[in-house]
Amino acid sequence: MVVPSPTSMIRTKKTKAVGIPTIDLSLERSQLSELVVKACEEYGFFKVVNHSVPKEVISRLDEEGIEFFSKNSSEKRQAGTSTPFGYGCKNIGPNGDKGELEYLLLHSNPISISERSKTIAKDHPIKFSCIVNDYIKAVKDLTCEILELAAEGLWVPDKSSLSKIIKDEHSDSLLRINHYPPVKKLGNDNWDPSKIQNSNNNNIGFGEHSDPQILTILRSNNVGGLQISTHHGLWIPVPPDPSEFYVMVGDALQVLTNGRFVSVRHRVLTNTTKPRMSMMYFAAPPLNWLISPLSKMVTAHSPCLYRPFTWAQYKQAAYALRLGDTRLDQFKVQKQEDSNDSHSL
Ligand SMILES: C=C1C[C@]23C[C@@]1(O)CC[C@H]2[C@@]12CC[C@H](O)[C@@](C)(C(=O)O1)[C@H]2[C@@H]3C(=O)O
Ligand SMILES: O=C(O)CCC(=O)C(=O)O
Ligand SMILES: [Fe+2]
Repeated sequence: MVVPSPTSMIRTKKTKAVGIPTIDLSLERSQLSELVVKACEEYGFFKVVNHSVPKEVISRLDEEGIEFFSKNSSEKRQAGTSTPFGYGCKNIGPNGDKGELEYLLLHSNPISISERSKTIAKDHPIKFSCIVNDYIKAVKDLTCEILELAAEGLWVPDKSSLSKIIKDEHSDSLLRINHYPPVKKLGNDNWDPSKIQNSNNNNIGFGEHSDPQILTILRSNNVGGLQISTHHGLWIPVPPDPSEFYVMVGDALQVLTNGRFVSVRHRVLTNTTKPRMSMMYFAAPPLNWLISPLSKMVTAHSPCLYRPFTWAQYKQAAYALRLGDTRLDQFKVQKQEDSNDSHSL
């Protein structure tokens, strides 16, 4: 059943309760597929419990993250600056976006992981790459299970039409570990004019955005800060749960479902006392994969909303824009009236 978790229930002005759906993966399959579709349609976001990712696989990556981020900054910089893979601090992407965080960004390809491990975990590179590979394998299986349930719930004839994109050996999936140190709020006795200019941003750990990929599988330590935006533009805080996963619909899945699922906008606010650590698996197609709505999702009532593009083209568009920009607009099919207008000019 999709159960809005009580801790995440908040009320709007009309006192309608909104809560984050929680899906118990031990439920019966036909029920599960309906729940996945409903949650993806309503929020583009849900929590999964009773998943198959072993506890040790999670705790080992946690320990590596804690060990890495506790190093001093010159040691961390030796891991290699993120261009885009490696260690990054405060800079998000190439276009001047800033956040109150540091992170490790890795490609999911085992060869790339093995190369990066030599600088990230100099004294135990093989152990580090095994831990990262094990985590990626387990969350990739979870992603594929969710995508197969989604395809079933959408009555797509080939149940693997979404999961096979991720299973492809050239998939461009990524792993990111974010670390948000506590940020003290400015008091009157701590007046810093240079900070006043950015006073609106003071508590933004990671600015509002949607993820470009198909699906994001997120978990964090016990420190909150993540918020998702509802279709009505309301921000809902996501209660942290170190042993479970949150699932986010990304832009590519919005296109594959012809807009039936909408990618979730989200952001992270910093905590004033405790550090947040989160790890995200971004499930993506191979670079040359042509992304267009699944044929089952295009009907006379739901005409095709997006023109086909490769994942490489989409990434290029994403990296040319700012974090919070809506990147899908440039891939929308022009409406008939719009194209008539342009002819008459
Ligand atoms: C500003 C940017 C950072 C980002 C690439 C982008 O140009 C726009 C999307 C951003 C995002 C969000 C989800 C993931 O964290 C990420 C790795 C991704 O694939 O797209 C980041 C990119 C990044 O930090 O490099
Ligand atoms: O750190 C988090 O909880 C979310 C970060 C995020 O949205 C991202 O890295 O794309
Ligand atoms: Fe994100």
